[in-house]
Amino acid sequence: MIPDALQQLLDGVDGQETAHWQGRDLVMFNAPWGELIVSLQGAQVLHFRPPEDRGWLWVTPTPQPMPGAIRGGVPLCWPWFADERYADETPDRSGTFHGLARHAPWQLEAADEHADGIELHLSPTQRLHSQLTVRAVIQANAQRLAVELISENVGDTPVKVSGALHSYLAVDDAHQCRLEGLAGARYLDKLRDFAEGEQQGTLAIRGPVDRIYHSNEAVMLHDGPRTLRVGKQSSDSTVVWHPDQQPPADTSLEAAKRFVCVEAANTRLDPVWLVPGAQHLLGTTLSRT
Ligand SMILES: O=P(O)(O)OC[C@H]1O[C@@H](O)[C@H](O)[C@@H](O)[C@@H]1O
Repeated sequence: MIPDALQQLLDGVDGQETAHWQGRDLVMFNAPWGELIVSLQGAQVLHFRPPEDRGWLWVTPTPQPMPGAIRGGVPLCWPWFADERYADETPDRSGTFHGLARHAPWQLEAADEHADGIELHLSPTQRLHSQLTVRAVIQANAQRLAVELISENVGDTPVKVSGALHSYLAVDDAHQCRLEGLAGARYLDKLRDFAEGEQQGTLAIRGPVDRIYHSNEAVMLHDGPRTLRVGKQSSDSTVVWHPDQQPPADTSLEAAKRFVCVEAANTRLDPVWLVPGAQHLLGTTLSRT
């Protein structure tokens, strides 16, 4: 579910086009395999809709201005998740929440479109870290959307990294949703000062949720008759976030009912130590069941 103005821009696209929206440069695709919008601020997928379905991702109708990040789609949180500033190079570790990548300008390096879908390769226009490089690969076809974030240590000392693919999944009503796949997983509850808990059965969204689950399993998001599978790669943390009655300033109460975040992540539970020359691929794959 995306803002009307964004949908109108997309409706005028046949094939691939660039556009400008809310101060951001976008790459848009309207093709037989589906609709896809990527913002070059943060290499952020804002929209994906396969044929004969509705959009899988949600974007706030009232985004904050640049250089703030757009709330919605799949923001790339890198090289740290939340306030886990392991790779923060500022002297007082005052770097921005969720890292540098989602605010930064990125460039499209390659777009390989074929009859069944597309593969996009993006990188930041400038290095974001003295020792780390990062690139993103986005694949979309009529069955799935995959986002990969690939970090490499090009320096000469080990660097500790965390991050997240912070997917905002569009739903009819968050309070009607059930998340399956987390039963038995231990979690840290950020709303209770990181108190530990263990998930019993499915997770229903009945109020605010902000949890880091120690799990590498896929999550099935049941939203009425629809189910979206959130698969992941090289991620032992799954973050589930829904703000309920206290949405952030860039989102109305009404709009906040329409998303649930299920994030493939590396967090304090499973930070990644990258030794010189090593690479790490954090991935998520969304698909219908
Ligand atoms: O408002 P932001 O910076 O995009 O973060 C949104 C949420 O992102 C989640 O990943 C965090 O667990 C939450 O604590 C946070 O509130």
